[in-house]
Amino acid sequence: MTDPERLDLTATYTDLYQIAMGQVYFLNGHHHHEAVFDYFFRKLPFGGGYAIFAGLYDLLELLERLHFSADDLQNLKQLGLRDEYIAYLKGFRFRGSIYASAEGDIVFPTRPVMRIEGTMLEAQLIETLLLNLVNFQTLIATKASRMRQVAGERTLAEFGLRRAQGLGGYHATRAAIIGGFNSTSNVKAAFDFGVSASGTMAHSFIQHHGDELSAFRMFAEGRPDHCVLLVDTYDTLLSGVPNAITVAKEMEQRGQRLQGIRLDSGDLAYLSKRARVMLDNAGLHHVKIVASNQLDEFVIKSLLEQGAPIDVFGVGTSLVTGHPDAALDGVYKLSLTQNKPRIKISESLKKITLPHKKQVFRIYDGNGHFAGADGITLHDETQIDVMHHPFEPDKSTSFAGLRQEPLLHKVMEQGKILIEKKPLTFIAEYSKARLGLLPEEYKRFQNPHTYKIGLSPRLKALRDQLRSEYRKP
Ligand SMILES: Nc1ncnc2c1ncn2[C@@H]1O[C@H](COP(=O)(O)OP(=O)(O)OP(=O)(O)O)[C@@H](O)[C@H]1O
Ligand SMILES: O=P(O)(O)OC[C@H]1O[C@H](OP(=O)(O)OP(=O)(O)O)[C@H](O)[C@@H]1O
Ligand SMILES: O=C(O)c1cccnc1
Repeated sequence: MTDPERLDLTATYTDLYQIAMGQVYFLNGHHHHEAVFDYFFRKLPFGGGYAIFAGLYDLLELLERLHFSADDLQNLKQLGLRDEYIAYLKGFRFRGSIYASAEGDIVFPTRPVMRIEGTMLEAQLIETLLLNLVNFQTLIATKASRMRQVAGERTLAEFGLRRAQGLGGYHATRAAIIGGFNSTSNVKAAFDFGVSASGTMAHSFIQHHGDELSAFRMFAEGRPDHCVLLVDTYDTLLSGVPNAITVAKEMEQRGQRLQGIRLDSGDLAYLSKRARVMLDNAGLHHVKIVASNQLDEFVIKSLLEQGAPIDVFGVGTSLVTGHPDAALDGVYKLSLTQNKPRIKISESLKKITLPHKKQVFRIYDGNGHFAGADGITLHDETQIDVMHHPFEPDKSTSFAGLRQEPLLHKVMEQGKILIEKKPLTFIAEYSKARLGLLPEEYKRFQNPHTYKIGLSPRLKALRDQLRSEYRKP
């Protein structure tokens, strides 16, 4: 939600355990303790080679005005919370700082995508909201970007609201645009996000008339400037396309143009080729072919490889549900408090967290492209010359002389947004440009190259030292 007025979330949009821990911090005077958390994920979705970071500005806008409403405070009493804590929460505001990667940038597992600094209480109370917004939008923007990879310059229209996980459909639209979709059927999202609304017609419109030709005529008369006729209700090639051609010719007589036809079933490669020939033979070269019906990146790729002359792909279910990945596994982990770097130990080295305030540097190759490595450092390091593998102690890589770019920038300070609100189309363009710098081998669907993530020697030494301190003898 880019404008928080439109989604009046308050600070109870969280898990109870955050509020419960908050009470205990408060009662012990620990709520003011300094806290630093990292947001990162461990596994790339869809078996892909990258993810697209999305949801940041929505988060910042909600954080800027986050508070407990009078109703919230009343309801909290029912949870058996202490009166003095509830009284304290009345004045709760997030006054922390956030350092983040740019929204739309490509991001990778293990490395912090955001660093949150605040008091223990405020940083804890925002965890669930942050994860809820950013995990979902990052998942969907990544899925959308995969479809953009295969669709080339063809139009991608998001049709998913009816299949989305409830109101998540609204944020799915936002993420889809960041990932490279051109338009949405979701009218509210289109208005709110300043993107194109697009749409055709449903089978019910043709069924309502019984006779397909009459239905097409009526639609063409009622909405001549945006007329896309759905041609598969009865028989695509024997009825739908011929009727659409008849109506297109009638429109021409009136000085109007049929915009397109939509195929929504059957063999979309075969039908689009046949329909294109029929339209072209009638001189209707300008009439576009829209295709829909359970599309995803693999079907779109296959259709284009088969030479299907489809101009617009309408995608719903697989996009807005992030099929087949139900969620991005992004987590929020404490890395410093009370002036001490913190670590979470695990049996698996992969699950040990990285302590202290950190920065991330992206390495460029000699041609100005991404070299395929992000190095994690302590926050006061200004570059990374040697990077250690995070989990394999003997592996390291040297970057001497290569250009490096710090990725985490301060986007919020004392609870106030520091960055300008950019149009979604701008974020989408930025995302496209960043993906353009990523070599192709990281973008392929099958066994993509693994982008390297590593630790600076100082960070590795600190992690290993803390790990040995906490390890059982
Ligand atoms: N030429 C093609 N190559 C690859 N996949 C295709 C092709 N044509 C259609 N598809 C995809 O195959 C699936 C076809 O599903 P299905 O057979 O259930 O659709 P259908 O023929 O429209 O049936 P229904 O009328 O029940 O919707 C869809 O995901 C569709 O996008
Ligand atoms: O397949 P998806 O990727 O989810 O794309 C959206 C689908 O939703 C519509 O079907 P629906 O049967 O709901 O309505 P309709 O009568 O307009 O076809 C549309 O025709 C697509 O087939
Ligand atoms: O406009 C369309 O054709 C459309 C919109 C939503 C879902 N399916 C199709």
